[in-house]
Amino acid sequence: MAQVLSLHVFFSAERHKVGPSKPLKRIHNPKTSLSTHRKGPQSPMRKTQKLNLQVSPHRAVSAVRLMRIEMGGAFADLLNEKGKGSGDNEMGYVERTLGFRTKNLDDRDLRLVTDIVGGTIRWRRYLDYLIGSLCHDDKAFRNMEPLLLQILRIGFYEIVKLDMPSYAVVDENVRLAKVSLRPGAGNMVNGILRKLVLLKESNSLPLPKLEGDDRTQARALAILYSHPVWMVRRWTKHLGQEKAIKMMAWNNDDPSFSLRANSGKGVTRADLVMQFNMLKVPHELSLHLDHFVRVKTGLQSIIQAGLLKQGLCAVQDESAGLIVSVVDPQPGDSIIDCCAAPGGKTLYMASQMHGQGMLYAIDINKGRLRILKETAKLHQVDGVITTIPSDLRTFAESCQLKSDKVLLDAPCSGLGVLSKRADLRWNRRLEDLEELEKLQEELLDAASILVKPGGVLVYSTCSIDPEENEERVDAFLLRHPEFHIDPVDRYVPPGFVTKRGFYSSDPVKHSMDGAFAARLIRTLSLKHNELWKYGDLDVLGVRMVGPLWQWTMSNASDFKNTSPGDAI
Ligand SMILES: C[S@@+](CC[C@H](N)C(=O)[O-])C[C@H]1O[C@@H](n2cnc3c(N)ncnc32)[C@H](O)[C@@H]1O
Repeated sequence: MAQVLSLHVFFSAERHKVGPSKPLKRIHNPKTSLSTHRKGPQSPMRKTQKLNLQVSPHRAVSAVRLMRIEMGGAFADLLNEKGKGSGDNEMGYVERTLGFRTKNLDDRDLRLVTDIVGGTIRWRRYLDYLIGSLCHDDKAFRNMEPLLLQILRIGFYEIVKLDMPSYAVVDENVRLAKVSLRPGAGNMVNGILRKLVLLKESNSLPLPKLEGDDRTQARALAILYSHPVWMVRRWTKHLGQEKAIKMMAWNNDDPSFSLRANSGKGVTRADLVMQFNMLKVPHELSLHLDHFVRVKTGLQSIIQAGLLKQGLCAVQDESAGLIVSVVDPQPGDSIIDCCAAPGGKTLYMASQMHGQGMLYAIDINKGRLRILKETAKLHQVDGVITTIPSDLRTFAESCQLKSDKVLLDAPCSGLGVLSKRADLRWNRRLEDLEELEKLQEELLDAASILVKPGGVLVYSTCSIDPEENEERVDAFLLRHPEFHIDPVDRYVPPGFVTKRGFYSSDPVKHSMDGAFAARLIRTLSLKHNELWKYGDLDVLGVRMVGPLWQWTMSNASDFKNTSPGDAI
């Protein structure tokens, strides 16, 4: 309902903003619309239901979903079922936004919606550059109505990137604009799309030139590969231009997915493969993880067959699975998962504990933690999971819980998962990274309190950005010399181990999401001179703070009789 409300608020705000151009108007063709004259959403007698059989359902749903995503009301969720966006009935949104329903989406329509929505979002900057170039002036583009812009983006994407037959694309998008806006909007779509078709056929699409200083080149690359300029500049700086281009090309490609056979329920990878064969879903076995299978297409069939709903498997990227390998969970372990929800790694770790031990799953987000709890039941691994809804920073300050293995899968920019999260690149700002770095440091400090002497702290992200990864670890080690790096080469294949012993997956090199993990061991014994550095420390599991710490340092004979450099 909030989303519906926000649509209305948005539309009225846009109307004022657009000024001279015509307001969003819903025109219904009496020949194509069947009205049952129902009034209001509650009573069947009051509900308006106009069925439009001429507008293609996937196009109407795509345009409305794109508007909702841009306004923050829906995610470009590539995994959703039955064409429903964020769990709501998408056709309801179509009706409320466009003023009519279309016939229901069939399987082909569903695939088209996924392709068109994902692709249009990814290529947004590039498509807008083309649309802007073909509008008669810049103002016309900047003031364009939101729905009209989405219809044009869809048409441009279909013609330029999907190579769909142009006559059908022009015809259908013109019809959608006419029916959902007004005849004039249809004429405009017709004019611009026809111009585009001519330019494409003569191989003369307008493109920015890759020349000039760094900034100008970054702007051109940002259009050509459809990414924010700040990301292009950052990646060019960290990776070099060639690798940055490859990274952007990877993000623009159709994502592949991995599924993990749920051993918690006794499902093996062979069982999963048998199911995929029955569903005729092409797949490949993971080269790195025993329980994982990769699929490029056919995920919708897997979802519709109910394999996820029955808890037989989970969608999990191999890059995330390898972070669990770095933690190395074993039966009987006590593990604290500090930022656990919605539980991808918790559930995989739990499945490896074979019902023995305990996994404490902490998260600040109660709703997401509830999802974790429900999924744990479904996956039959709930016996080893205790959920703790809490802010890790306050929890760590006040609790006695300590563990040999602590995972901090920190909130991060998600710059390693842009191929799956089509909309994420447009929602991230450079300032977000600075805020996140501060939070990552606070959470690392808090998580470190929960590690027993000799125990391990795994810090991980789904980012490829050194400032969220290596640089956060280095800053942490400076603040906490009681920790040192434990190289991950015993836990993951050599191709994933960096020179400094961290785990890093590279989308371009490994064809999976980008992720990072560092294994940090808490020293069993500290040198005298190192001890003096701390005003507040856990020694052999006892929290030393304030007066107790000061008393210990000045009175305990063990400490008094040592000299700098001695181990104690
Ligand atoms: C990257 S996600 C974790 C993903 C999870 N480990 C998985 O594999 O599914 C980061 C999580 O950190 C949680 N978070 C953010 N700030 C937190 C805090 N101060 N204390 C505890 N959890 C926090 C968020 O709610 C979010 O669920």
